[in-house]
Amino acid sequence: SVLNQEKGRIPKKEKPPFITFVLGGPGSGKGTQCAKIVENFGFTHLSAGDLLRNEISSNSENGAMILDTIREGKIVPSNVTVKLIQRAIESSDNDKFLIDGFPRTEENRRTYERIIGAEPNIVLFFDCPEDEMVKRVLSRNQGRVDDNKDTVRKRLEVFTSLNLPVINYYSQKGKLYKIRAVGTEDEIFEQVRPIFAAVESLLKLYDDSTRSNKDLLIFKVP
Ligand SMILES: Nc1ncnc2c1ncn2[C@@H]1O[C@H](COP(=O)(O)OP(=O)(O)OP(=O)(O)O)[C@@H](O)[C@H]1O
Ligand SMILES: Nc1ccn([C@H]2C[C@H](O)[C@@H](COP(=O)(O)O)O2)c(=O)n1
Ligand SMILES: [Mg+2]
Repeated sequence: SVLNQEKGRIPKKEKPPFITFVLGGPGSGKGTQCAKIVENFGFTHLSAGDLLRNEISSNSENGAMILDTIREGKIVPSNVTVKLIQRAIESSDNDKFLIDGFPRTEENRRTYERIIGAEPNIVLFFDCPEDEMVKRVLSRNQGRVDDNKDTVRKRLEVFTSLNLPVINYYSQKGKLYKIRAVGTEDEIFEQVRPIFAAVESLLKLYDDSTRSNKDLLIFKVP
């Protein structure tokens, strides 16, 4: 805005958004913890799975293909998912996002980098034992077509073979925050809270800055 320019600050839309990827196996608690981050830290939550399910319920041209893919526990073509994420980011007034359940594969990750032209600032990984994830998914009761024994088994295989390499990639880049996702929802959030408290301080510093220096947003473990 003019006011910001007068103070020598950067207008909001010219700043790159702060992007957090939220990863973890099926039922590890990504959506549950994202809701708490939204409530406590004002992020916008974009669940890749929810964006895809919206395409099914709005009868979009890709709806039938997405439904078949989700039923089989497989991964929807990356360009479809990335475009949904891009549209959601661009239509939001917020500048800090949780992208939940993405990237699921190395191909997802590369397609995001190619289309969006950026990497995430940080990546959360909810690390949960398989038997606990299965128990949570099978008692979720939200009418999801993929919350059944057969599809959960396939989703777990896809997680191990395709998502773990992505998690390792971000670990090697020093961007990964691993959360031990066992215990109550509140106990788990107490591991998440300090990460976002530190992010909040960093973003405040950046907001107050007159520089458009992206390096300020290279977040390091406090
Ligand atoms: N710490 C917890 N202890 C017990 N149950 C939990 C915990 N966290 C979440 N749940 C429950 O487990 C189920 C799965 O949680 P959630 O939907 O947040 O997982 P998710 O990682 O988003 O799964 P998906 O990848 O399948 O979307 C939900 O019914 C949720 O209420
Ligand atoms: N990047 C993504 C995210 C999700 N999907 C599909 C396949 C998943 O099994 C399903 C449900 O996702 P969830 O709500 O569990 O995060 O959606 C995908 O293809 N690509
Ligand atoms: Mg979820």
